This record gives sequence, C-alpha cells and structure tokens, in this order.
Amino acid sequence: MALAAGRAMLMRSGVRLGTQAAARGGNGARRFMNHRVVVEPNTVPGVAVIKFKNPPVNSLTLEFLTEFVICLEKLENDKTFRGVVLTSDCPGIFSAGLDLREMCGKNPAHYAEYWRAVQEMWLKVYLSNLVLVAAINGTSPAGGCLIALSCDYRVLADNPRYRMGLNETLLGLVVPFWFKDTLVNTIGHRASERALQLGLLFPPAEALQLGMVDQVVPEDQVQSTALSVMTQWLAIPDHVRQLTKNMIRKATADHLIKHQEADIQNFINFISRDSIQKSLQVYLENLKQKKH
Ligand SMILES: CC/C=C\CC/C=C/CC(=O)SCCNC(=O)CCNC(=O)[C@H](O)C(C)(C)COP(=O)(O)OP(=O)(O)OC[C@H]1O[C@@H](n2cnc3c(N)ncnc32)[C@H](O)[C@@H]1OP(=O)(O)O
Repeated sequence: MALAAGRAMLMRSGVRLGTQAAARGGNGARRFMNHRVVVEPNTVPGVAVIKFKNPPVNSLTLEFLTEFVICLEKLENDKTFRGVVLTSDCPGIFSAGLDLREMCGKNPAHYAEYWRAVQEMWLKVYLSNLVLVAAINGTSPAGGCLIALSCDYRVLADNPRYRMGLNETLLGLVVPFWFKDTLVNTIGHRASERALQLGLLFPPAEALQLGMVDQVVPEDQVQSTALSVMTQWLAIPDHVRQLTKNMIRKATADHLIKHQEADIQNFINFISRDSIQKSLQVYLENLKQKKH
C-alpha cells in the first residue's frame, strides 16, 4: 500500500520506476542507479552497498524516503541478496535527518504523507530480513541516527567532527516514541534519558562507549570493515537469524504499527503549531547564518 503510494508519488515527480539505469562496473558487477539512492552489488557475494546520494546533506526528503524503501524492497525480493551495507555518497555526512523543509510551511495533507513515509522507512529498515550494516562515514543527527540505530550493526568513522545522536529537543521538537524506543533498545534507559532530553550529539569515542555504535575505525576503513563484519553475520543461516531478529524487534515495531494513524495525527497537530513552525524556521535560518 505504502509502496504503491510511493510509486504514484515518484511518477508524479517524474521519476520512472523499473527503468533504473543499469551499467556494468569495472569488476563486471551491475550497478543500479536511482536519483538519490545508488545500489552497488559488491565483491562480497550476496551483499549490496546502498549509497545515499541526496546532496548536499542527505536529508530525508519524501522522494529520498520513497526511493530508499523501494530499493530495499527490491533487494529483499531478489534472493541473490542477503545483506546490505548502508553508507553515504555525500562527503562528511551520513544523513542530516528529516528534511526540515518537508515539515515547514506545508499543509496537513503533506505532513500526513511525509510522516507516513518516515514511518514506512523505519519499519522497512527495522524489520528487514536482510542483514543491514551501517557504514557511518559522516555526521548523523536525528533521523540519520535513527537509520543507523535500526541496522543490525554500526561501524563509525573515527573523525571527531562526525556526531551522532537524537538532537530533536535542540530543534524544539519532541522525539517520536518509536525513535525513543529504538535508542533505548540500543543504549539502555538511563543513557537514553539523558541523551534525549539534552539532545546530545556524540563524537565517535563517546558513541562507542555508550554502545550507540559497535566499532569505530579509521575513516578509510569504514566500508571494508562493514563488509568483513557482514561475512560473520552471513555465516548464520538466514531463517534462524531472521526469526531471532523478528522475535527481538517485533514488539517495538508492533507498537508503532498499532498506533500508526494516531501517530500521524499527533505529528500533524504538533508540527502545525505556530510555535513549532517558528522554531523550525529559526533553526533553518541559523543553519544559513552560520555560513556567513
Ligand atoms: C510528534 C513528533 C514531532 C516531530 C518529530 C520530528 C522529528 C525530526 C527528526 C529529524 O531528523 S529533524 C532534523 C534534524 N537535523 C539536524 O538538526 C541537522 C541540521 N543540519 C546540520 O546540522 C548541518 O547542516 C550538517 C551538520 C548536517 C551539515 O553541515 P554543513 O556541511 O556545514 O552544511 P550546511 O549546514 O551549510 O547545510 C547545507 C544545506 O543543507 C541544508 N540542510 C541542512 N540540514 C538540513 C535538513 N535536516 N533538512 C533540510 N535542509 C537541511 C542547510 O540549510 C543548507 O541549505 P542552504 O540552502 O543554506 O545551502
């Protein structure tokens, strides 16, 4: 249903589905390209690399979210793939999180469509049958951090400029319960309480200490490390690993699935408030100002 809506949206925006450019790379591997998400089968059999390519900062626009979900779905349905590495094609930035312009100055119907796309993306990543390893080669606040937290394993580049965390309170936003649940499941209750209230963004050493990431490695080794970790995960038969993953994650996902419509309505009510719109505009303005 969501996929169908996404396809319709992409058709409206002029993106042709089923006609991804396919080219052969130097090693003979096929390389699929959408506009904003690039999928590269890798040298590790059964593993694809998804590169986020939505410059300048890989913000999670409606179109990006739709392409990303369709890509994951295609890989899941193609039985030659068992694992995916998620990484970024934008230097220094994994993802800047939800696109602030999607949440500013729009109408309730747009907010509903956008929030449903955010929910569907999270459910798709969180419950994926594939092994997902995040190769975090840049900063990843808020929604960007959520994507990484929803993977099975996280490798972060050792660069003190790269920060990770759920910083929603710094934007005047209340973190959705399923963002919170994902963080609590990863770093525990007490650490989440502090991180979420203060909107903390952690440098690599602290992210590692908290358990927000599993490994910190030199920047030029992020993808190769993610691929070698993948080999270990793929040594486990898919069906037992998938059933185990589902058993662990189902309750968290079901919480959103059960309250999906109420969560959309809550988002619309919250984001439409004048005070929230004002603080998002100020935040965007501050991002612009810091350049001058
Ligand atoms: C009930 C629930 C209600 C609400 C829940 C809503 C949940 C929201 C979760 C989120 O994900 S909110 C988004 C949080 N993201 C951030 O706070 C990141 C903001 N961006 C930055 O801190 C920086 O841009 C950066 C560190 C990612 C990159 O810095 P730098 O390389 O210096 O680039 P610029 O800052 O110059 O940015 C370039 C360009 O991109 C625009 N931009 C940046 N982030 C976003 C974004 N998230 N959405 C839309 N646009 C973004 C920025 O404004 C610049 O645009 P110009 O037009 O000025 O070039």
